[in-house]
Amino acid sequence: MTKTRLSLYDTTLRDGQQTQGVQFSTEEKHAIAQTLDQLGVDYIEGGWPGANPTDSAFFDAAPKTRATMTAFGMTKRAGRSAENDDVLAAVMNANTPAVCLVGKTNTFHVTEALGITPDENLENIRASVAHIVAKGREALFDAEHFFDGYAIDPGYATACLDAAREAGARWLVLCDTNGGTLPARIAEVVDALIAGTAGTKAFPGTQLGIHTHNDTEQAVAGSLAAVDAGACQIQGTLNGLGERCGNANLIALIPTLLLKEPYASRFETGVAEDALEGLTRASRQLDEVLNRVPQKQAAYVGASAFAHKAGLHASAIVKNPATYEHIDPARVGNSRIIPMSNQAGQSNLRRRLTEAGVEVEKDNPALLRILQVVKDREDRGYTYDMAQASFELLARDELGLLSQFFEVERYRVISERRRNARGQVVVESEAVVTVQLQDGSKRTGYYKNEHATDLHDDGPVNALWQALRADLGPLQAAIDGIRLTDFKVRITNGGTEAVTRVIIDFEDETGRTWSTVGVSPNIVDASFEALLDAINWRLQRNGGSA
Ligand SMILES: CC(=O)SCCNC(=O)CCNC(=O)[C@H](O)C(C)(C)COP(=O)(O)OP(=O)(O)OC[C@H]1O[C@@H](n2cnc3c(N)ncnc32)[C@H](O)[C@@H]1OP(=O)(O)O
Ligand SMILES: CC(=O)C(=O)O
Repeated sequence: MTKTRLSLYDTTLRDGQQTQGVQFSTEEKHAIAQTLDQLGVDYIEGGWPGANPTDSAFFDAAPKTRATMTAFGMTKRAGRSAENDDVLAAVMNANTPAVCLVGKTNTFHVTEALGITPDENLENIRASVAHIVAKGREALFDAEHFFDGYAIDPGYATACLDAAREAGARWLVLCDTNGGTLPARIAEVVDALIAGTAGTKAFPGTQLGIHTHNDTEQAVAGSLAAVDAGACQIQGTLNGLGERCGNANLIALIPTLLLKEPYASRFETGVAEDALEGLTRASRQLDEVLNRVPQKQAAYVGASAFAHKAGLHASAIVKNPATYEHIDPARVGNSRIIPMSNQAGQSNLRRRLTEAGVEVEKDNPALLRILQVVKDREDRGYTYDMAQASFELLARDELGLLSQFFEVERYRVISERRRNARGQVVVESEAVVTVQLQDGSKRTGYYKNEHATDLHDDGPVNALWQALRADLGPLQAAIDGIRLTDFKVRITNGGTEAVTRVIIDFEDETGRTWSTVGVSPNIVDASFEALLDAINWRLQRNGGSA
């Protein structure tokens, strides 16, 4: 059977940025675009050029992608030509090969929101799309509020689609803008459009796209319903980011289309099998950018998506993973977790330790202890998914393989905000750390950014880091090249109390990277724990020498 090609259109950088609390920097947009390109989507909607400086800067140096880079905008306003509409001009000036314009298709919105006549709106759609096509670009038309408009006046909603089609739009994208249309209704409307029973001419499925919102938690189901009925483009976002409750989640849709029937047999997409293995990484990368905790129960890519906790599940999984898994987690770059206190949990743990260069024989009682410590600590707010170095230290400790290179006797950190003699606000931090080395000698490291030309220093955590690494005597050479590359803070639950969790990423002069975690009600102390783990991990790995 010949497969139908489905087009995947990503709008993470535009509709995703309409999520409350999300504001990508230009650099972040570039990184996300690269990830999307590697994944194999067909279109990347980079934003709305001219609407804000970040989006404009993104298009000023748009990344070279295999996917078609697309600028988003709206149809021209009434009373001016497409050539003279400044908002449309900014969109066109981004010089992207494709342009997607949102336009009204619901008479209620035409009269209420735009305050123009339905005919004027039809002309705005027609002229705007024709303008894009005349400039040699591919035109997409996002039919805003299409399903609601269709319910009120199907003739007018389809006339809007027709105006865009007549003007040369490649894709007519049916938007469930308010997210209230259920999948069965979406299928019914798409069916009618393709069959030509909707009041006007028939629209081929190869020209129809679907853009759903998740206001009833059915954006993915709505997209699949449209595809079932014949639509050939799906618009969505990574992790379902988007206005209000979000958009259709491509991270759930892509593996469904590739791995599940009837989609796998009927359709093909631009996502290759090996790119699918990058899906979990792509999802986590976005969470990293947003400083969000990855949603554990996210379909396919969540840390719990293939976690088998119940005893019956875990024991069967060891015999054959297919017993409790709908797909092999490796296909989407995820992995199986069998948590805690059973034989399978130990196998899992031994694998993690081997990766860290620590070989432990089967049935070593320390394995159970490590599992218990991990469980207790995670209950107190720690997380070891992202802090492999701290996990390794914990495991080494339980196994009696942890070398004690030094002990911290005390630290002290002061941050001060004051006015200097010129009346300017100055913020300064200083820290002192005293350690005892193995030979009993004491060392004290001190740091204050005395030579700062700026009026604000890098804060108490940086001062502590500099003081901790300022004087470790003979151990100094082993830690000199360590650099702190990222610092993430989160308030989380430790038992019944809110605590601060800090995760810090490090890199050394060889490019090796590692991450550590610290937890405390006190943010400075949580940070100190993570800093200390970083130095200890490096010393364990290097045996205390450079
Ligand atoms: C369904 C969606 O998600 S569509 C995407 C929505 N995204 C955004 O709005 C984010 C980016 N938007 C912006 O930065 C701004 O709204 C801009 C720069 C585009 C426009 O800003 P402003 O000129 O200040 O207009 P403002 O945002 O107040 O209002 C939008 C105007 O566009 C008009 N408009 C809205 N949709 C359309 C359309 N499809 N075609 C033509 N005009 C439209 C409105 O009637 C309103 O005009 P009015 O000011 O004469 O009443
Ligand atoms: C265009 C768009 O984002 C919507 O109608 O939801």
